[in-house]
Amino acid sequence: MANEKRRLVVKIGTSSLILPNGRVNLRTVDRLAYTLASLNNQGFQVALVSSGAIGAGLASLQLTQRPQEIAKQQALAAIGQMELMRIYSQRFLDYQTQVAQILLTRDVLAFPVSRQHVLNTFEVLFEEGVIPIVNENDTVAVDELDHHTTFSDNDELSAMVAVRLQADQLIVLSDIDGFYDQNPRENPAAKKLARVTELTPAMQKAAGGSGSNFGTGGMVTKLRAAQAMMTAGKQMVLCNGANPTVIFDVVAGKPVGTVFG
Ligand SMILES: Nc1ncnc2c1ncn2[C@@H]1O[C@H](COP(=O)(O)OP(=O)(O)O)[C@@H](O)[C@H]1O
Ligand SMILES: N[C@@H](CCC(=O)OP(=O)(O)O)C(=O)O
Repeated sequence: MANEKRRLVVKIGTSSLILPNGRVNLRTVDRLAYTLASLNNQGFQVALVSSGAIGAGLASLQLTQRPQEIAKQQALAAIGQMELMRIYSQRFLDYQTQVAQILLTRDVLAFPVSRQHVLNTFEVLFEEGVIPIVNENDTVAVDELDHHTTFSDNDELSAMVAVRLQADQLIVLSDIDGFYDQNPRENPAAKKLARVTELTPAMQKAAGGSGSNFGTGGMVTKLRAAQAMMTAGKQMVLCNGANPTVIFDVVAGKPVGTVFG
């Protein structure tokens, strides 16, 4: 454990935050705020990695299709990130909890000096009982030429943050209740795996892409995140974010979702 308090990183994907009609899922956001604020009150140190900036940007402009052009997606993220933080900030304050925004790129965590500044900031926020809400800094994160600033996805970002913070657990909330032995969108007979201690080639093969309009990495990036946590000797739990109070069960060690590690 990083210190005497239990440290958690929770990641929530766009598919859980944005309704199929393109609007923000306020019920999920509210339950997430309630759950994380409650855990914070109980003495857990919690960081939230939240996707949804582009989705919230689309909702703000009442668009239904994600544009192809990178600059347009970045502009939507710039709009949506503010909207997302405004909603989080309001909801968390309903539960007497302050939040803070941390936007990251891969290079910031790769370079030791900037990484240390980031980690120092997290530590002060935890000491003050504030919940950091992390997203990729989408405006500058473009994977082109020699600028390797981008994460492939927030799943990978959340694992990197969790490893660096020496978090005890990474909880990934998605629109599905766990990892299946086949892509359930393609194979209705697919079976959920309750526990994975080692990623096999068959599992890698079973990991398909995103099933929704708004999600990005699908299961491929979630397995990468799981591998990063297991390599660090830590656990990742993948479960359904439709009702984020499921996190109470995860921290209580009840069998939910898929446990990696
Ligand atoms: N083997 C698998 N087990 C579970 N889900 C899978 C699998 N392969 C592909 N998927 C898809 O991955 C989706 C979750 O990833 P994604 O859409 O990126 O969500 P998020 O926005 O939560 O990151 C699921 O809804 C499902 O369609
Ligand atoms: N940074 C982007 C999210 C990218 C991403 O990884 O999305 P998801 O697959 O829903 O976790 C955004 O906030 O829209």
